[in-house]
Amino acid sequence: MQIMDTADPVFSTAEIRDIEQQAARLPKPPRLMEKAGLAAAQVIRDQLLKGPGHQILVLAGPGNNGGDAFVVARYLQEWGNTVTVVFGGDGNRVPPDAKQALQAWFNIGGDICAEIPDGDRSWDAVIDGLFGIGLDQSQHRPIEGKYREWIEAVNQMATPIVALDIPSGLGSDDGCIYGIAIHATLTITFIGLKPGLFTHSGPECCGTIVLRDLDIQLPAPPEPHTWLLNHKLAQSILPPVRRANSHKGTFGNVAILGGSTGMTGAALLAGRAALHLGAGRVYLGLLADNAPPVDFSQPELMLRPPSELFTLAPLNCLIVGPGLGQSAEALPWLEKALTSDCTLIVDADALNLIAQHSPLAKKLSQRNASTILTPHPAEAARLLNTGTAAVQQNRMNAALQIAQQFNCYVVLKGAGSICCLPGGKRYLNTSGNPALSTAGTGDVLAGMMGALIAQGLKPDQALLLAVYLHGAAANRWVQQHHGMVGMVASEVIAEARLLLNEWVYRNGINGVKPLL
Ligand SMILES: NC(=O)C1=CN([C@@H]2O[C@H](COP(=O)(O)OP(=O)(O)OC[C@H]3O[C@@H](n4cnc5c(N)ncnc54)[C@H](O)[C@@H]3O)[C@@H](O)[C@H]2O)[C@@H](O)CC1
Ligand SMILES: [K+]
Repeated sequence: MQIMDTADPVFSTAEIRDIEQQAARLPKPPRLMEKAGLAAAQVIRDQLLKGPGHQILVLAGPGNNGGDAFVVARYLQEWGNTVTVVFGGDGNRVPPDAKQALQAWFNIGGDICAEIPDGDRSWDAVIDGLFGIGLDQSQHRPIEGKYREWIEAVNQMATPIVALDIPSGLGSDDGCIYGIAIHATLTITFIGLKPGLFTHSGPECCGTIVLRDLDIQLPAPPEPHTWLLNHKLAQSILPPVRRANSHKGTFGNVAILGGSTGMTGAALLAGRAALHLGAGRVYLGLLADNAPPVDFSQPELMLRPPSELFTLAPLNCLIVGPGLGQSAEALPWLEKALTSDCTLIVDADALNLIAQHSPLAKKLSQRNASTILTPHPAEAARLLNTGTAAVQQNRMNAALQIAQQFNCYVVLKGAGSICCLPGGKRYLNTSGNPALSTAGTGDVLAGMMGALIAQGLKPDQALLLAVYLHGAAANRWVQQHHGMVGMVASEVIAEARLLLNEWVYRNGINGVKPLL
């Protein structure tokens, strides 16, 4: 099983610029702005307007994103709509392509306004062409003045907003909001997908994302380093259907080390997730003084003193951290876990302890077997010795730094989770929703990952599939409950089990024969 090589690539702003520049050097350079504007106008016509006669408001900014907007305005006007263009730049100072596009708009009798027209005018759609990938992300310069006012005004309208390339104000590399950002219904992005569309504030600002690659044929296109973790990719890394001739040993052993006093629930949740996602045997080593000898509502879990975990038959995966706490008592157990020779998942307080104790960090980076780290942004910040805001300002980079610093597989959790492999390949998750923002969902994710490793998936496959499945399970719950309030972590386990079965057995369940 290989992670598919037809996964959807995601490109940084620098890589998109490289593609644009290479295209400009081709013997017959494509007219990219014209192509982008036409492609966007077609999507708007076919997917949103569904016919002529509409009132359209187009916001055009001072750069080439504004140029795209002039092209869209021209096509929508020619196709029988009434288009009002509000332009924020200086016609003499716009870049050459945008200047041509503005002229072409004038040539069909188009006009420009300096402000959004007042009054009771209602619009059928707003087109956002204020800022694209040229938004200044290096200086964290916020959008101010009239652009800010315009974005505020259109965000308050109950009108569909279509963002060209990326919602204005959203950083294409980091998904940060630079002062204010368009909240789009539809984002039509050009040339390639950008990380900012999928992480941090991206999912909130973009609405539905449509890619128009503009069919650029380059002799040496840039090698992608980042891909989308979507349904298509997840389906390529499923465990196989179960062989008839199997037993519990076939599906592996998972052990979980954690569950200090007051936090046993976290380890139990991870254990239940591992069990329900298909691990053959699940052991828990609970640190709590008053640890229960059995989980009466899940008696299949084998509760042992922590020391016994290390004397068990070969483990396929050890999960350390759920409910571990940060006490002095937890330290030697974590140290022991770090020297284990099976795949290790390090979660929650185990990450915090590693951040505080450099000998542990050293042990982690020197491990021979694979390790998966599952930090949320605050845990990532501790590992990198920085603040949570700094991590969130550049999530892509934070995930990469952790993977490189500790030579590990990493998932940086939060909206648009980022998975990073030790070699630096990154995957942006597209599943999940805010219903997951509740205690215990991280423990469940760790348990799910452990189960997939126990069933034979490699660490990269288990990481990606568990992250996608976890989000997809929450999405399914939200659909069934008509909202995002009140999902609990245990429910994620149930939904994930259902989905995994549906995916693995989508071609039917062979081997279960009708009674003779
Ligand atoms: N260059 C090309 O070949 C193509 C570019 N295209 C479009 O062009 C866009 C990129 O164009 P540009 O590089 O001109 O950049 P943008 O049009 O995205 O923005 C650049 C302008 O915004 C200003 N600016 C940046 N940050 C600001 C802030 N915080 N507040 C106020 N003003 C700010 C800059 O001074 C500059 O005038 C893409 O996103 C895409 O929409 C497409 O037409 C496809 C082809
Ligand atoms: K835009």
